[in-house]
Amino acid sequence: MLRFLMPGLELLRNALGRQVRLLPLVVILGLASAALEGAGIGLIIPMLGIIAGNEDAAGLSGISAAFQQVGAGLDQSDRLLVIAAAVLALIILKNVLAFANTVLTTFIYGKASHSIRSALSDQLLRIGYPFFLQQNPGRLLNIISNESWRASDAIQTVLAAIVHGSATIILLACLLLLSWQMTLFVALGLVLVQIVHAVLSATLKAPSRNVTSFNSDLAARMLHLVHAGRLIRVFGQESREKTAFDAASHSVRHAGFVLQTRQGALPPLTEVLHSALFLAAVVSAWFAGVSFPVIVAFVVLLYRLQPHVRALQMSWSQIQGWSGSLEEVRWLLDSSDKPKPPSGSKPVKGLHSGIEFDRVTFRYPGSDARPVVLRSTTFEIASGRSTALIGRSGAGKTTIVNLLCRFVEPDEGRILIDGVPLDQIDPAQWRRQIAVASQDLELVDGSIHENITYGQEATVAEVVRAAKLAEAHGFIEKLPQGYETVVGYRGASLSAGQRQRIALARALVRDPAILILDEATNAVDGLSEAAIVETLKLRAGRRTTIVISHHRNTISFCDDVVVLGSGRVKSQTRLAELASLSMDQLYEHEAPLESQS
Ligand SMILES: Nc1ncnc2c1ncn2[C@@H]1O[C@H](COP(=O)(O)OP(=O)(O)OP(=O)(O)O)[C@@H](O)[C@H]1O
Repeated sequence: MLRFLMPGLELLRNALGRQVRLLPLVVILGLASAALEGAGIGLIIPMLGIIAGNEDAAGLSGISAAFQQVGAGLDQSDRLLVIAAAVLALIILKNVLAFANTVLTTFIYGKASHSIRSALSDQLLRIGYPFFLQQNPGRLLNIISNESWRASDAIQTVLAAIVHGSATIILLACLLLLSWQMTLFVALGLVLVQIVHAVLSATLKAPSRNVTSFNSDLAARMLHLVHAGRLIRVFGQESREKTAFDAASHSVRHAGFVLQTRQGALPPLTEVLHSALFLAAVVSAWFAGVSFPVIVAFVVLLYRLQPHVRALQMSWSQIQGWSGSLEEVRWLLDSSDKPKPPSGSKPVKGLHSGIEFDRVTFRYPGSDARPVVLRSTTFEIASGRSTALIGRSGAGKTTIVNLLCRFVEPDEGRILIDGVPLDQIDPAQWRRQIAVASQDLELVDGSIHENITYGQEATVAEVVRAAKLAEAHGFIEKLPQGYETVVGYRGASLSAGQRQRIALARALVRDPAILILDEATNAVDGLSEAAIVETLKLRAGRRTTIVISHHRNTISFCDDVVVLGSGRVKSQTRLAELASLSMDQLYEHEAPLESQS
């Protein structure tokens, strides 16, 4: 029931984590400060009695009569001063406790919001890679940058609601002690107001989901403007992009306006209803003959109660208004409907005999109509040799790299590493055996040194050696800051060829058992590429290298070649046997499996 009433309750519970233990303290501090406030207000009764010259306890009962007796032995002026001092002391103490509660709730809020952000980053790092192939990056960006903050705000609102709820309970108890009849009247009225409020709050859920959904679209547009800056300018699409962006922004504005106006109607409405209720309570008390000091104390208590009740109701409507955000954050944190990360526990160290693709069939996750990329594909990559993986664009070469790195898993068939199925091998250990240099793998926003050592501790000498092997040392040395040059977002301050050479150095510094080059040098000039090919030859016989390229020169040093086409292996042989063939002829080369050496 509670889960139905409060979307994201489970999320809030998880975010609070160990801080849940502090919630009783929040309640106790809230109750204590409200009790002190109630006592202070109760002391108004004898003060008014003294001021009005009416110290008779007749007509008073229960707590009112008890308050009337405070300082009974003292003379008039001393008694007034003592009671006034007591009221001031109670007010000071109440505010000290209220401040302590603010510090405590701020502490809990900070911890809980950190825990939400940390859980989101943890989930994004752990989740199976196919998730990123299917999801809209704008949605993910929106959850991390917007919705997570709203989820944090919801926690703050819940904490504030606990404090206001405690105050409401105590002040209602004080009212009850003053006059149970008037309190019953007020309590029933408050229940009716709450029902009206809850019905209206429930209408906030749909606009809240709209805001979330339009925010995701807007975040996607923002990402597009940032990433496609060159494309947009080259094709002169500024005005079209502006129109599309403004439309997305307008949708967010409109959805936000609908949500906020509905939310905004609730406070004035409840204030009017509360005022009418409280006035009705006071008028009825007068007709019922309740004494003047009690009515005044009751009115002051009601006056103090009203903001707490209103804050409670506002908390309720705010949480309804954030239900879309809470649902989004909860969706991302929920692992049950997300691709699992690769599993396996068998240890692996190096590559001894080789890699075997055994009748591997694969389609990318998505709709049922997705095409088969690899169809019962069988080939071998021998250890210590260099294998060229070639085929026309879209043949499935990068997909093979994705399968080898276990970003995706085969639908059918097996990949064997030295005879052991890859899905039984510890994925983290396996990835440590591999280094990939690819046109798709970006540089990180840091120095050249940080980029080369990303994922691998290395001495300065090792970094320089890797940079020399990748033909990068020459241009790095000429930069004013050398290896400390900051490359900018995705290496924006470097040329494409320079970026590729740094990415290659990053792969080489690992000195991996298996080096995968996926179009890793296609932007490098011919001379540099020739030198890189010489470097790669040095690995021959020692380490395994897989080279994907459309350039004949780049694969020239390879021992073996696997030709892919139409989702299958067309040929696997020694490259030397096809030395006379051009790249186009290689793409068309077919050899029945049994004749492949
Ligand atoms: N994330 C993805 N989701 C769905 N289909 C994909 C995805 N990535 C690639 N494909 C499809 O898989 C097929 C093989 O793509 P892949 O990138 O492996 O080809 P490739 O041989 O490396 O091509 P190229 O030489 O152009 O880099 C293509 O038809 C492509 O459309």
